[in-house]
Amino acid sequence: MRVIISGGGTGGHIYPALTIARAINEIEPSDILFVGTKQGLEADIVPKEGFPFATVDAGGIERRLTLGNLRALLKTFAGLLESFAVVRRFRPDVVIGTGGYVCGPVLLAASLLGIPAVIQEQNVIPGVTNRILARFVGRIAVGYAEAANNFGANRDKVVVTGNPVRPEILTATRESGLRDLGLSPGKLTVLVAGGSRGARSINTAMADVHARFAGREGIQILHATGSAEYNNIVGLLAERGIDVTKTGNISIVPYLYNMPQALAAADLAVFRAGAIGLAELTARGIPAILVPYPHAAENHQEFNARVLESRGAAVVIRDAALSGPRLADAIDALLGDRARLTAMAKASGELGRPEAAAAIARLAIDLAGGRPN
Ligand SMILES: CC(=O)N[C@H]1[C@@H](OP(=O)(O)OP(=O)(O)OC[C@H]2O[C@@H](n3ccc(=O)[nH]c3=O)[C@H](O)[C@@H]2O)O[C@H](CO)[C@@H](O)[C@@H]1O
Repeated sequence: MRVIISGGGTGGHIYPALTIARAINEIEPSDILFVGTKQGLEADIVPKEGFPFATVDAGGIERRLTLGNLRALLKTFAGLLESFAVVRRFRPDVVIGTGGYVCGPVLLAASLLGIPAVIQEQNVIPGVTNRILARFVGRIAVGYAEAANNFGANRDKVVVTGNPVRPEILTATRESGLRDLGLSPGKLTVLVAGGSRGARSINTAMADVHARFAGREGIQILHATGSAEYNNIVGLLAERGIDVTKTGNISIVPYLYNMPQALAAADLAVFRAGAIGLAELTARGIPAILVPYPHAAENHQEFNARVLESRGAAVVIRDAALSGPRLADAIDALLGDRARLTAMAKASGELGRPEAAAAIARLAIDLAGGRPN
């Protein structure tokens, strides 16, 4: 089978694309071409992952008429012409889009050429590109059942698959996680991480949390700050007289390259509410305190987080209401209530869709099979 996959901008669109590509190859070894932009993070990540990579132009279009918007429109039109050329040359059996501006021209060109297309929407509130593409594509694979109604007249195309998570997230064991991260087996582990770039408000609040839990028996904290934030937070702690290396139960790192191991070791997570992070938490059944990023488009992280909260899998603290003492109290309360933690873990696991990547891959393969010659 020949497949074009397109997705770009943030990791939250690129990683699902890579996971779906691998799931397709597992079911049916295929020729897969990834299409992104030159400027996006995908230009760095995708070739490293070993997939052939082509680029087209794309820009973010707003509804207002501004000079910047006019430029973006022209770029996207140029991208559409480039996409026609890429699609004609590669002759895919199916095209898959995982969000980000670049999907616009690529999936539109494919659809206009009569090639079956699938979009994958990770969030409860769909992104602008996916909302526009919805009317052109054959299927819409959503991470949350709650997203279906947000596709209006195209909701009959929606299939609830869940969001794709990397296979390592599912296979890592608690023992290997604790060992790899140098953590103790006899303690409850709290994993703290923002999205792929960290979260300043969580980091700032964590200074109080570290101060409260430093040296506390039976508890250990693993905190990923985001690369740009690491020095700030270590400085903040030093000002308060906390030397993390001496606490014996706190580990602070700029970024977790071994997130699958960290999740496997975690008994409680403090996270933002990016859709892939949440899919990973629920795939492993990890109770969470979620602080949605308030500036995400249309506040979509809060909608993602409220789904977990409404099922009893997470506690939500709005960013505006976050403070050090509030976060420390929330962590203290949950760690002190094993029954609640167990119930939350169960609720989280029930929301998990470990088979999502395979389900999306099968959806795309089926759609390709149904293509008229
Ligand atoms: C600010 C913003 O708009 N963010 C969006 C972006 O999130 P973003 O790109 O941050 O992606 P997610 O939160 O969904 O996923 C983060 C990914 O980074 C990994 N990770 C993170 C920290 C770390 O130290 N190590 C590590 O490996 C996580 O395991 C996860 O796989 O795309 C998501 C999917 O469309 C959206 O739901 C988010 O709202």
